[in-house]
Amino acid sequence: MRLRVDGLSVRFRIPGAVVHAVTDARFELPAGRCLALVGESGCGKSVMAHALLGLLPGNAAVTGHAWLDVPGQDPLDLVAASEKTLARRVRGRLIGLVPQSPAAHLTPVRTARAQLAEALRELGRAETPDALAERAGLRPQDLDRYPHQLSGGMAQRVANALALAGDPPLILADEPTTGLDRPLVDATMAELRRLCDEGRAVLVITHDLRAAERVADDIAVMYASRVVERSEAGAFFAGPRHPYARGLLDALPSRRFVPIPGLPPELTRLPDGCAFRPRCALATAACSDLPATDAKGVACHHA
Ligand SMILES: Nc1ncnc2c1ncn2[C@@H]1O[C@H](COP(=O)(O)OP(=O)(O)OP(=O)(O)O)[C@@H](O)[C@H]1O
Repeated sequence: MRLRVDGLSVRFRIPGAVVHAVTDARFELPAGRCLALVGESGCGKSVMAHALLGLLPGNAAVTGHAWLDVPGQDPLDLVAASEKTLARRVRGRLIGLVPQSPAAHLTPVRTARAQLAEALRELGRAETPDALAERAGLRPQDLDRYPHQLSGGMAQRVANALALAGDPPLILADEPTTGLDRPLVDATMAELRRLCDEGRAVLVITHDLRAAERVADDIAVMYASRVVERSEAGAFFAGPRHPYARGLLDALPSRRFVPIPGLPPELTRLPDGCAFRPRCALATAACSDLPATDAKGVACHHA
């Protein structure tokens, strides 16, 4: 299994303006690897995830390609796929979604077991809820609980179990650590790592670089709708090459704790050229031209 995102763009029409939410995204994610898509709030990470699942609202226009290569099947373009294909073949079966806040995602009036049983039934799977739960690190007795009786960690595992119900080769985790305390963040990342080590491809969307460092093999940094750096995780954390990526790392309390000056641009009014230019200490006249992505995966005139 391999995901190949090729020139993916998403625009939203809103009254009097167009939101450039994702622009010309390109990356690959093979089986057994974890890619963390990082960047500040509002840069387009979640929109990218929803575009892959065909879950964007009606005012969205998606262009480009997102190919899913599944062994023994023709490549499937998630952008061109019909709603019927996405519903029957993709969501839950080829791509499992770990949602942003698992507790809010679970139905409050039904036990965890009932919810897992329903997911398995809908996907036509013979596996029992108990066996599925075990795959997600839950004990059978945990399944008798209602969502409000689950700890944060258990709710996360139930959400993971739901994402795994159809045994999907690609897991998409959209800000899976929002609102969790540090030990739970670490536990969640360890779970995602385990899914990856089982041979699944895992795409984690997060603004938490420490969480990304725990789980990712590869990092893609988004700024103002564009992927501005793609690197292998070890090299990235040792020394990112894009000035924005360096700024993100320098802003961490565990590092220099120096915030990036200024604010990201509005996605309805993106400047020509490099969108990071107004905040970048290295900016020169060259930056009013859009930098191409170089062979090392960095889009910067001064990398
Ligand atoms: N339905 C919509 N109509 C118009 N604009 C939208 C719509 N959905 C999202 N956007 C805009 O797209 C941009 C990207 O949003 P997105 O949620 O992907 O950011 P993000 O990087 O995931 O941030 P966060 O971590 O806060 O979710 C934002 O400017 C957002 O306002």
